[in-house]
This record gives sequence, C-alpha cells and structure tokens, in this order.
Amino acid sequence: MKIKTSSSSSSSESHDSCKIPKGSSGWPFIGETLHYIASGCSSHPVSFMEKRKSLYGNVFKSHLLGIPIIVSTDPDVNKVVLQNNGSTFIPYYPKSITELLGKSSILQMNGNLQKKVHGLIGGFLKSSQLKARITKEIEKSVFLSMDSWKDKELVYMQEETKNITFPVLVKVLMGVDQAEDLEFLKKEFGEFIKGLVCLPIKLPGTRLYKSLKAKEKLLKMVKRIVEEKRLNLERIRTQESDQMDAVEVLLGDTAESLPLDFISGNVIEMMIPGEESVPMLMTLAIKYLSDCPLALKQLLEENMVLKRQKNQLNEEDYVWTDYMSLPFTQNVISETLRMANIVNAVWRKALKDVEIKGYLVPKGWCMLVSFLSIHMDEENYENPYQFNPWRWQSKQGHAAVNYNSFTPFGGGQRLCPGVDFSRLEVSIFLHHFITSYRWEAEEDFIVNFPTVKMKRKLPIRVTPISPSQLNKNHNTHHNERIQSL
Ligand code: HEM
Repeated sequence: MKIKTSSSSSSSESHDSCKIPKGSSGWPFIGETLHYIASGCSSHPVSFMEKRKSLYGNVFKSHLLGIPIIVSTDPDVNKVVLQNNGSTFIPYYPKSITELLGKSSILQMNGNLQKKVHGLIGGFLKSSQLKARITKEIEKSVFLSMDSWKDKELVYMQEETKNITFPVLVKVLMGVDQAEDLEFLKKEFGEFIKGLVCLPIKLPGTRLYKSLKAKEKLLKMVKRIVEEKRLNLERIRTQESDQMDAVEVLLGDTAESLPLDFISGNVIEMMIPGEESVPMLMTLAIKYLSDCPLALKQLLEENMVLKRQKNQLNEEDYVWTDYMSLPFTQNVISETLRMANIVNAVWRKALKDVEIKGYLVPKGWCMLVSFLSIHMDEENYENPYQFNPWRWQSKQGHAAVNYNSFTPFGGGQRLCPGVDFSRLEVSIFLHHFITSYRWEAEEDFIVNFPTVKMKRKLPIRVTPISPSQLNKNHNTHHNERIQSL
C-alpha cells in the first residue's frame, strides 16, 4: 500500500481529497480519556475501540491523555505506520515515560543509531549461540523456582514467573549472576518501572522522583559493570561470540565505539520491554490453559513425548531446538499472545502530513496503533474470545490469512528483537511446569489497565506429578485417541 506525505503543516481538516478520520474529540481538555480508561479497566478492554469502529469505521479520531489522536484498528493502516518508522512516524510516549527514558534510549531514538543498536541487539538475541547457552540458564532458573514451591500452599504465578525471567534477563544483558547484585538490580529496577505510568511531576516524594532516583542507582551499578568490561575490550573482541552478553556486544562493535553512558542507559532501558512481558506471557498461558482442559491435555501429550524421548535416550540434556520444535506448544503461545498481551498497542507521532488508505494524519498528531482490537476482531479471527490454539494449526489460521493481523511483537524496523528469546523462555517454562505438576487455579481475572496483569497474581495450588501418574496419563490419552479415530 502506498502512502503520500507532505512536510507542510496541515491547518485545515482536509488534504486534497483526504480527510482526517471521523470521530469525536470528547470533552474539552480530557477528551475521551475517561472512556478509554474505563474500557481498559473493564472485562472487555476493546469496547472503546468497538463502539467507535461501529460509528466511524476502522480508523477514527479521538482525544486521549491531552492530545488529539488517530486510532487505527485496521491491519493495513497499522502495517504502513509500523513500516514507516523514522522519517514519517516516530515513537511517542507519555511524559512520565520520556522523563524516565534517556533521550538516547533505543525505545525513543531514531535514525541510523536506532538501526545500528537494533541490528546489534537483534542479531545477538536471535543467534543460535545465545539460544544454546541461555537454554541452560533458563532451565536452571525454572528448576530453582519450582524447588521453592514445596512448602507453599499457594503459588502466585505472576510473581514466580518474574523470579524465573529476571535472573535470565540480567545475565543476557550484562552477565550479572551474583546473588547480591541480582537482588540490588531487582529491587531498584522494580522501583524504577513503577514510575512508567504516573503523573509527570518530578518533586521530592512523588512517584516519578522516586523512580528517577532508582534509575540513578541502577546507572551507577551498570556503569561500573560496563567500565570493567571496557577494560577487557581486547579480550572481548577475541572471545567466542557464544560467551558474550549484550553489553559486550555493544562494546565490541568495531565500526564505532558507543559512549559508556549510552550503553549503560540503554541496557537499563532494554530491561523494560524484557522484564514484564515474558513473565506475563507465561502467567497468561497458565490462566488460559487452566480454563481449557482440552488444550492442556494436548500440550501435555506433546511435551511428554519429548520428555520420554529424553529419558529413554538417557539424554537429560535438552537443546533449544527441542523446545522450539513442539508445534502445539508454539500454537498455545501464539494464541495467548493474540488474546492478551502486555503490549496491546504502540503510539506514534506523525512528522509530516500523511495519507494512508484515504485517511489524513496531520503533522504533529499522534496515532494509536492498536494490536488487541485487531486480534479480537471476528473479521480476522473466528470466535475471537475463544482460546483456540488449534486455529494456528491450519495454514489459514496461521496469522489469520493476513499476516498484518497478528502483531504482538510489533513490526517494521522496531519489530521486537526479543521474539525468539521470549518464545524459547516460555516453551522451556511450559515444558517443565506442565510435565512436573498438576495444578488448580483459584478464580482470578485479567486486568488491562494501565498494563495487563492478573487481579490476584494468579494463585494456584500445585501437586507434583509422579512418574507413574505420567505414564498412566499417557496411556489414557493414547486410548482416548484410538477410540476417537
Ligand atoms: C512476550 C514478550 C515480548 C513482547 C510481547 C514484546 C513486544 C514488543 C513490541 C510490540 C515492540 C515494538 C515497540 C514499538 O514498535 O514501539 C518491542 C520492542 C522491543 N523489544 Fe520486545 N517484547 C517482548 C520481549 C522482549 C524481550 C525479552 C526483550 C529483550 C531481552 C525485548 C526487547 C525489545 C527492544 C530492545 C525493543 C525496542 C526495539 C526498537 O525500538 O528498535 N522484548 N517489543
């Protein structure tokens, strides 16, 4: 699809034959913000979008968080916005977030530097060397967490999954594995991210102030780590790439040396997309599986085949490709990402007047590129509110014909560099969790505002599965399958 751009500011509501999409600007000043928040807090978070889609079409005008905005729930329009990053659209974040991110954070920088850092980090996170090495770290973290459940009456999934992913993330980003350093990073990072959604007031005692102070402490520690690594630059440049962490990848780039502050700040900021997203994906997968016994049964079958193979061959050692080659497991992950994802939209700002699919986006306006409303639209997915991992089995189900209709990791130049890494982490967790435990989930609900969370952190009661039970399960499933043929 083509877009037309013009760098002159559009003062009128029309641009040739193109018009700003229809919609409402709501109340003076607050616009439609309260409706938007109310819908996010409800059990039907796309109701804000659905109501306006039925009145104005898939792309509409609104006024949110104090700014005029164009909301897109159209897969083609979203694709154009995501693919025209840099010269036409740039990321836009609320003020509290821009205060917390450095100006040169990968999340908000643009141009060649963003491409360079994205390329280095993406290449590193996607490399098979990293996946091979990190598989052991992830397994270790999963076992460590599961060991701590023995005496717990209730296991809070949303917390436990963070205990699993955080040590892996800091190991990958900066090679930290000392318990003391890990504790410090966890505590200060927890304080830091609390300020991502808050009032943009920087006075002592305010949330934003406390978060900025936590970032200062984090920066001090990360700078020390980066400095130490820089002293060993020669060794880093000659070391096997499978031993590197993200700091070393950025330091080792020979084309141009990146400043120390830049690397330290970026490593902290990369913890933001990495920290909450994967544990939430694990938690949500457990929530949906708890509510869908048929899917759990098939998932267990698939994972038991792998577990038995490993046991029979006396091959306790799994490799990353073992986990990633389980098709139904990947379908469960895709379906979870479709139904609820911590990143349910991205925000962009137009640098010039842009025409897309007959709609005008005036220079300076923001765009809310909604993913969730596309993932939950029956035009794209049959029975969208049903957790149905089988829909991904058929070619047609895969990305619902139109690849633009499935964008949990974004797209274009800013496509999440952590895609494979996240899927690997979740696959390892699911494999060991479901083949080691039966569980009963207590009642809980997904809350969508300000970010996706479980209202009660998803408490579950776990019972270890004995090896004899596993074989019994296998035989029962096997017999049921034969009967159903
Ligand atoms: C379930 C897990 C994850 C989801 C759903 C997710 C989603 C996303 C999305 C939608 C974007 C695009 C943002 C935009 O276009 O403005 C993004 C960017 C990014 N993600 Fe992820 N992410 C996940 C895990 C991770 C992990 C584990 C890491 C790192 C270890 C990571 C690192 C990044 C970085 C650095 C960017 C910025 C890329 C750029 O702007 O060039 N993500 N992620």
